[in-house]
Amino acid sequence: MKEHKGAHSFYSDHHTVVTIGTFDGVHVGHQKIIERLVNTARAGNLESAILTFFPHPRMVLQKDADIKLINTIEERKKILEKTGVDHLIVHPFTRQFSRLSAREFVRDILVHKLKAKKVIIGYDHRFGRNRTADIDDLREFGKEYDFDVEEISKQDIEEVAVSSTKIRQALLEGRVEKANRYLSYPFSLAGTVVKGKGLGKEFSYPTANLHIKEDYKLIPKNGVYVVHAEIDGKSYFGMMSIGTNPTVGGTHKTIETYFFNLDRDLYGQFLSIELLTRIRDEKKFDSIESLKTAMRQDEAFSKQYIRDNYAE
Ligand SMILES: Cc1cc2nc3c(=O)[nH]c(=O)nc-3n(C[C@H](O)[C@H](O)[C@H](O)COP(=O)(O)O)c2cc1C
Ligand SMILES: Nc1ncnc2c1ncn2[C@@H]1O[C@H](COP(=O)(O)OP(=O)(O)O)[C@@H](O)[C@H]1O
Repeated sequence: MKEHKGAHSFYSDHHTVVTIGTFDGVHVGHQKIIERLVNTARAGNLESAILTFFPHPRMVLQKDADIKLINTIEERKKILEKTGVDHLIVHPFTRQFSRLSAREFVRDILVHKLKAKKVIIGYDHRFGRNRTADIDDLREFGKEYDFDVEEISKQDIEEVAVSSTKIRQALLEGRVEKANRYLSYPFSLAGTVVKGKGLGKEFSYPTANLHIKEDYKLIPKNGVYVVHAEIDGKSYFGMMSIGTNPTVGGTHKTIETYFFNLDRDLYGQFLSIELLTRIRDEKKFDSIESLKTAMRQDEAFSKQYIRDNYAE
């Protein structure tokens, strides 16, 4: 997969088949579209291209919308990389770009820059300034500029019954297993390990505190989760606490993980941690002792869950 920083830096000798979208999550519905894109390209001797936008249009046009995303842009790229698509164009979505008319977008970007011979698009896709153009307009442009439009029907989309919105909602409710089914891969949180309050070791549960640099990344509901990560090429399970640590008088949200069978300094390491299931809500305990007891129960629950689901 070749990555292009915007339509203007795209160049290929070949004609392309293009699909357009933000693809947050790259969930099973997105994957179906991309599969169709890749197969169409092979059958028609075209190159496949995904035109995606960053920042998310809603981050630019409704600054107050404060939208949180399932994937950071880096995560989105990594997942798309595995789909076998030839080109990924991450076009900067700016106010200026949003003011392009439908015709300018089609003519200057799809036709002249991307050399599209085919565009695969959802039945309800709208584009151009104020989202005024729809798929019928795109078909008309296709006649004029010599490209085909392939529609992904309402039925095709509803059959999958998955949407980025539903996945975001599930994560905000802590239902990671549901989200993971829709995604077809485990939702993850990635960042660098930073210093915490230094209490974990006293608890006999040292926890790696994750700092996520992307403020637009969606953080699931506060609580305790069974997790998994690859650390230096080895697989580790653990338990993660997302919350404000009310028992020890915490004030801000932290994301902390205790890994089983690991005893190593992780400060400064970049970790991508997969969330597998939710154990419980975060609680304010009346003593450190009761918190410790709860954490021992979390550990027992996690280990049972791992045995049941990941035994070799
Ligand atoms: C599995 C697990 C569950 C936790 N559950 C809670 C909880 O329910 N309530 C709470 O106040 N803190 C909870 N904590 C957070 C501890 O208070 C925290 O690990 C401790 O304050 C150490 O903080 P430090 O890493 O900043 O030193 C949990 C931590 C872990 C690893
Ligand atoms: N099994 C483990 N799981 C998580 N972190 C561990 C583990 N073993 C050692 N560590 C190290 O201990 C650190 C956490 O210790 P802790 O006492 O909780 O301090 P702090 O909260 O100040 O970071 C982690 O950042 C990591 O470097």
